This record gives sequence, structure tokens and C-alpha cells, in this order.
Amino acid sequence: MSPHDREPDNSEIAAEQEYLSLLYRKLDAEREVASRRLTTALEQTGGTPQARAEREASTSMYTERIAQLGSVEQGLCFGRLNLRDGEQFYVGRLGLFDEDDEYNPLLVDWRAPVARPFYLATAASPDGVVRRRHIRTLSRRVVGVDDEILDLSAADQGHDLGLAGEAALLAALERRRTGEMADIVATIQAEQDRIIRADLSGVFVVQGGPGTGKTAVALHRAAYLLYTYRRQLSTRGVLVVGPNPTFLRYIGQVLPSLGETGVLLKTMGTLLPGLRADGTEPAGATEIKGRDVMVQVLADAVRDRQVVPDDPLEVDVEGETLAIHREMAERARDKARRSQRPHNVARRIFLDRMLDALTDQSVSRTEGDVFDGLPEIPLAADERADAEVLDARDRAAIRAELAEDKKVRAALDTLWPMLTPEETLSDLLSSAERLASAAGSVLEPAERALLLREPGSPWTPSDVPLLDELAELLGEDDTEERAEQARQEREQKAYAEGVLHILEQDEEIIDEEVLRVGDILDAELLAERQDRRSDLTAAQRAAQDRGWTFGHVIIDEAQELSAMDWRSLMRRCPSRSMTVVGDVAQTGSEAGTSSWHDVLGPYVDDRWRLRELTVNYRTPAEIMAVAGRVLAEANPDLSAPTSVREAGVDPWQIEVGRAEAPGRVRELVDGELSAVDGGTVAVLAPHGQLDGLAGALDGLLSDELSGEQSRVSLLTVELAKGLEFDSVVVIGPDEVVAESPRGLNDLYVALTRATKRLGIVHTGEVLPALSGPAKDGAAPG
Ligand SMILES: Nc1ncnc2c1ncn2[C@@H]1O[C@H](COP(=O)(O)OP(=O)(O)OP(=O)(O)O)[C@@H](O)[C@H]1O
Repeated sequence: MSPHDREPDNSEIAAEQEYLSLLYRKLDAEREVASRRLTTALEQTGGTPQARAEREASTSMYTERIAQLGSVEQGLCFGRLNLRDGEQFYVGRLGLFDEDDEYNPLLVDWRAPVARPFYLATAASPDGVVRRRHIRTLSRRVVGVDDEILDLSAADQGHDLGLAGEAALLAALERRRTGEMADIVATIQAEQDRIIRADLSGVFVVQGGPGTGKTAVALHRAAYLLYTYRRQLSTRGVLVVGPNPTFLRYIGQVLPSLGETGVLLKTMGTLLPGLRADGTEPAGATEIKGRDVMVQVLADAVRDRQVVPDDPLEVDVEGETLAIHREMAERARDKARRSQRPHNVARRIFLDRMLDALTDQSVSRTEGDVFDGLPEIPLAADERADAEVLDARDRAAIRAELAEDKKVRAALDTLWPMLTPEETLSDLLSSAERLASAAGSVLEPAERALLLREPGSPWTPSDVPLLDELAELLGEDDTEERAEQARQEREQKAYAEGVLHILEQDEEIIDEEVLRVGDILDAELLAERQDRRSDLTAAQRAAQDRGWTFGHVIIDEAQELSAMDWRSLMRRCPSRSMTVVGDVAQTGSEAGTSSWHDVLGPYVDDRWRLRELTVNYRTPAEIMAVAGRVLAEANPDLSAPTSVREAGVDPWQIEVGRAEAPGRVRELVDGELSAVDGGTVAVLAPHGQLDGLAGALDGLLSDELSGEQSRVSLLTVELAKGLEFDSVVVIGPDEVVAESPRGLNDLYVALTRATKRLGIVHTGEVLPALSGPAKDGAAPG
């Protein structure tokens, strides 16, 4: 507690309780209104198309409102500001207004500009705030209030780290972890707030050590942007990309708890609609597939599928033998390639040209046959045309027959096949020959051998950007579908124009000051509303559409992404409105980066902003002392963030033979479970020890089948990225380090997952970074 804090008495708690009860009554009343309106909208049937469209819009609006009102039940109001001019207002999860008092705010949404001093004001820079009060609640009950007095005479900030609402913050940090991330809306710190409310445009990089709140900040930023730029973002949606499904489950509740449901959460492995890429592969293969040279490899792989025959290819068409010559195919291929269209679209050009050539061949044969039967008569040039036996109609009929002929089609298919991204990539990666042809000049034979795999192997996350690239290179020949869609859109727009025209005529008051329908709705927008697809939210539509582009993209653990991943994500965000969150000291993937400049440069040059977070809210100082030594060895240029608190417990370390480890770990985990009293425990282990440990921890771990979440997790470091637990037991640190070229980074990640306790079980060599002078705590039991 800073020197300016004052212990409030019970009468203040009682007064806050009274106000909180008023807010909940208001919330209940709003819920009831929304439910009644929803019921009315659902009960109505029939009517004109316009009435139906309006009803659908009302139904989704009230459904969304009810969900939003439900999501703010816990922690509805968490703060109060008293300003120097005598004004006072309450800050909470959403805005509530008093209709009976000129819509004065009863509760201000935390994202509204007036709520900002709640997060930013300090004693040195009070921003008009005299007192900031944190209100702690449990369900609908006030359980405590913490005050900070921020007046002009208080020049001392009271704490080196400049924490706002220190008591409330520490209470939030001390809470037991449940396996799901909680929102931090009541205790956002000033350095975090500046990131959350940063401008929407451009690429914004948030670099920060473990536990500095990068993920929390990224998610609150999504909620803030959706609130502040709703009109802009609700049509294109926001995409949040995380490292793995476990992480998405961990953060899954944060945005709904802030009343936001319209965000699409994805991993790279699930980025493409309808494709699940959860296979595994050697780390070396992931690194190679992530390199930017793969763009060239894939382009060449597609060109390799555009074939010309060395020897004439003969095709029997109803007793006649037509020949596809090399030159004929080459001319057609050159023309199709010159069009610069994607492979499947350019195919049409190739086919047209080939059919023309085959038709010529067939026509001249037929004509030759006819003339062969006649005596030789020399013809003048102008007489020759008249002497053609077959006219244009006959030619067209022959061409149509050739186009329909199965054998002709099969022959042309071998030369320029219609391809899907999946078959192209699978064919490439399962053929040493194809790989040599497409990648011979950019990959060494040993590297190509690493990529080679059995046909039908499961897709891996590193395949996803390659499939995405191929989808671009191949394109879709959707000429007919597009013509039909354009026709429907024209019809809808014409109908919408008619509706607008009638509405404009109905407007009785034509006054410059009064908003007219046309000012807020144009025919295109109205047509879009008419479109059946627009019943879905932007996030739902985006989830079904590979080519969807988002209004904003947030990438967490962004240091893990490969050059090819970046290319895929940039494609989804042509506006380059992005929040990139990560820590280059935690990079585990060989394909990942250690420099933001390297990965962003190709897309935005140096036009990106960087903000750093420096305070570690998760890991206590005692644990960071150990982790910091590992970081110093992994990357002497980087420094670990400063811990906000101490746990009062030193990390413990023991040495155990590898064979006895599983049994011993079981005992240690039991001890940790009781030490964290209802909290969570994670065992982080190298791949090589997972099976033995899974056996030993049987009955304690989550059941994947029943979906039942347990308090104990057994994970590799890769899967623990971004997560946190009350107690962490790291097994075989030497093996964790040896398993990957970035092994020391992995160990740093493992050591920084704990909120309270850390134990280290050495099953081999004790690494120098861990055998230093740190005090050893006692292992439980
Ligand atoms: N202002 C805050 N108030 C309360 N809790 C906070 C605050 N900032 C961060 N935390 C908590 O600190 C923990 C770490 O936050 P988070 O996971 O976002 O960090 P991170 O920087 O993404 O970490 P890592 O890089 O290790 O994954 C979380 O439990 C988060 O809720």
C-alpha cells in the first residue's frame, strides 16, 4: 500500500454496497427489457421481406445484448473516481445510464475515454483525479474498497514501479489459478493501458518478458478496439492468433467476460477453413518449410505440373488419331503462362488454345480426305476459301465434340491438370523427384530428404502457410459461380435502391439538421443486410472463408512464427492494422525469429511501432532470480523483467536417477498439490520422459476423452507456452536444453510459468546456470 492509501471504514463499504445494488437492479431491468423485446421479435411471423429483415436484425441485436448483459454479471463495477471539480463516477465492465435523469451515466464503460484516468492517473500526474477507489466484489456483494489519494501535494509516487491500485493488483495476482485466464480489467496498469488504447492503424509490436501481461493486454486491446471502432471492425472482424489449441482454451473466456464474442481465435494449424493440421514432424522440417524460399519452391512445383510431351501424344477420337506435338503444347502453355493468372484459372486459356489446335488438325485431316478423292485442280488464293469443305459451324461442332471427348480431356488433364492445394503439396512432399525439380536450386539434398514423407501423412501446422500459398498460386476457376453471384448482388442492390427511394419519400421533414435514411444507409449496405450470409457475424463468415481479410489481426507468441506464417497472416490483413505480441527471448521454434525487424521488414519496412512491457506480474522474484541466470546464458543482451512481488518461498532442486524419476515425481506432485492448496500444478518435461511420467501420474491428469479438467498437467515446454500454473515442476532441464537448438530459451519459458512455486528435478547433468549460488528451497514432503 502506498503512503497515500487510507483504510476505508465499514460505512464506506455499506455506501458502496448501496450503489452496487442500484447498478445490479439497473442491469436486471435492462436484461428484462432485452428479453421481452427478443420474445416479441421471435413471436412475429410473416410480413414483407423488409419486415422479415428488420426482425432478423432485431433478433440478433437483442440476442447479442442479452449475452453481453449476462457476461458482466461478475465484477460489474470495480472502481470509482473522484475528480477535483467535485464530480464522481463509477467505472465498470459496461456503460449503464439513467433514463430518468437525462441519461446521466450510472456506470462508465472501462473503455470510454473518461475512464482512462482510472488506469493512468498517478500522484505525480493526477489528471484531475483526487481519489481513485478500487471496489472489490464477490457476486453482488462489496467485500472491500482500496483508496488511493492522488492530490497535488502528493508528489512522491510511492513505489518504484508506479503501480496503480497496488492492493487490488496484488490481490488479483495472489489468486489461485484455475487453468483459465482471467481478465485484468479492474487492475490494468498504466504501461499496459497505453498499449491497449493505442491507435488502430499500423503494426504495433508489444515486446515484453514472461508474465508482463502481453496476452492479457492483447485481449483487452481487442475488446477496446471493438468498442472504439465498432463500425469499422464489426464488418471485417478481428482475428486473434495463438500458438496452440491448449493456449486458445486457456484464453478463451477472457473476451466473452468482457462482453465481446465477435472475435475469431485461431492457431496457425486451424487457420484454413475445414482443415485441421495437428500432425507432427522433425523440427528441422518445420524450419525448412518456414523459410521464405518456399515461395519459389511452390511456384516451381506448380510450373512443373504444366507439362509438354517430349514425344507426340496420340489420342484416338472416334477412329481418328490426333497428335499433341511438343510445339503445339508449348505455344499453348506459353500463352497461358503469359496471362499471369493462377494455374487453375490460366488452365482455361491452355485448354482453349489446345482445342483450337486439335480442331485445326482434325479439320485439315477431314478436308485432306475429301480433296484426296478429287482430281488435282490448281486454285487461286481467293478461290481457296470458297473451296473449304467445312464451314465455321462445322468447325465449332468439331471443337465442341473434342472438348467433350473423354480421351481428349484426359490427355489435356495430364498436361495442365486442375489442382487443389492439398494434392499439389502432398504430391510434392512425397516425391523425391518432384522435390528435386522444384527445390533443387535452393535446398540441399539432405534438406530435401528431411521434407520427404509418406503420401497421406497428416497435415502439420507448418503445411498451413504452404497450402495457403498454393491456394493463391492455383486460384479457383469459379467463373460460373462468380457470374451467378454478381447477378444476385445486382438484383439485391436494385431492390435495396427501391426500398431507400420509398423511405426517402416517406420522410416528412426534410431538414438539413435531421439525419436522413440515405445518410446512414446506402444501397450497398442495405443489400448486404439483405444477403442471407450477413445473418452471420463477421467472425462466423470469416471462419468459413479462406480469402477473408480482417479489420485487425492480433498475433500472440508471435516470435514463434516462420517467414511463411507471416506471409499468410499479412495476406489476411492488407490494411496492416495489427498488434504483434511476443518475446524474442522465448523463441522455441527453429523457424521462429529473434528479431522483429527481420520478420516485419519485408511487409512494412521500418513503419512499425514498438512498446515494451517491463514488469512481471506472474513470476515471483525468487523464481525470476533462477530464470534470469538461464536467460543471461541464452541471450546476454536481454534482461529479465522485474517481478512485482515475492512469494516468500525459494525454488527447490533435487537430483534423481532418470529411472527413478517417475515414481519420485508422483510424490513431489502430491506435495505440491497440498502446498498450493486447491491451485494448479504443471509438470514440464522433455519429450523423452513424457511416457514414463504419464504412467506415474495416472489418475491425476486431465481426461481428454471426458474433457474433465484436472489440477495437474503434464506438458512439453512447447505446449506450456503462454500458460501459467501455481506450481511448476521442471523435469530434466539438461534434456530440455538438448532437445532443441533453442533449448535454453525453452528452459527459460519453463521456469517462468509459475505464479507461486518452482521445483527442478535434475535427471542428468546439472546445468551450470542452475547450479549457481541461488538459495535452494525445500522440496515438499
Ligand atoms: N494489470 C494486471 N492486473 C492483474 N493481473 C495481471 C495484470 N497484468 C498481468 N496480469 C497477470 O499476469 C499473468 C501474466 O500475464 P500474461 O499471461 O498476459 O503475460 P505474458 O506477457 O503473455 O506472459 P508470457 O510471455 O510468459 O506468456 C496473468 O495471470 C495475468 O492475468
